[in-house]
Amino acid sequence: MKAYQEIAIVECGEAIAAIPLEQFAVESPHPYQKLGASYGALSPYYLRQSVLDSLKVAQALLQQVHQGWQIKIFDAYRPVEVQQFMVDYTFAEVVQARKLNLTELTEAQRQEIWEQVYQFWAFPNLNPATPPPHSTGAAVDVTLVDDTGKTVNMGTQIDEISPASYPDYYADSTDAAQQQYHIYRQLLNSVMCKAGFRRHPNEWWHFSLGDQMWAWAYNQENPAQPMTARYGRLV
Ligand SMILES: C[C@@H](N)C(=O)N[C@H](C)C(=O)O
Ligand SMILES: [Zn+2]
Repeated sequence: MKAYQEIAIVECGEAIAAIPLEQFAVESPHPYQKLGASYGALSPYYLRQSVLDSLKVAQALLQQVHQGWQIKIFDAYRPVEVQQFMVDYTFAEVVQARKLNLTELTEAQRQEIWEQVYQFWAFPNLNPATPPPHSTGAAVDVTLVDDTGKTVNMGTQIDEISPASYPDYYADSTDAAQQQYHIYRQLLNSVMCKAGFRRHPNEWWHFSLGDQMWAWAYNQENPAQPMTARYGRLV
């Protein structure tokens, strides 16, 4: 169990809303649908109404400092079944990257690889007290697009399982390109935080507002007035 999962959830009942895709840049085709993940009647492009409103605010803030830039949505709503699909996919991907055979892993290798996967992915938990963040409709994975429509290089791909995905990985680099990755990560974090979001400690691209991870991050900053989460699992 992760620390943020101990935060109580007092569901506020706010509806989810379809993201107006024409107002943002969007990763297309959707990265998990492309792999065969099934969303049933919904799609990944839903968020709680206030979370969507705040994402629009973040993009407006971005455009105040960089005219013509956009927030690019990589992923938003994710049913627990898709969370399961993606952790299994990622596990197999790490096994393959290490040139190991899935059926011949030792228990120690299996455990070590799961630990790596769960550094970046939430457990596909059906317990309503500990929902995966994206299953609440309050989490979003995003990056930046510049005024020419080009996706900004942030130093890793979204979902890359490596220390380079940690938000401050390039903070102390003396390499000019890597310093620029850090500046762009800070820019993304700054506009998202000003709009009310908080970032995942291990992922430069994952932000949430109103879920357990958000309340946990908020409480780290404001321990005197602890918050509960207002969004639980959607279905
Ligand atoms: C790995 C990334 N796509 C992600 O969303 N991670 C968070 C922690 C999650 O699985 O909810
Ligand atoms: Zn995420």
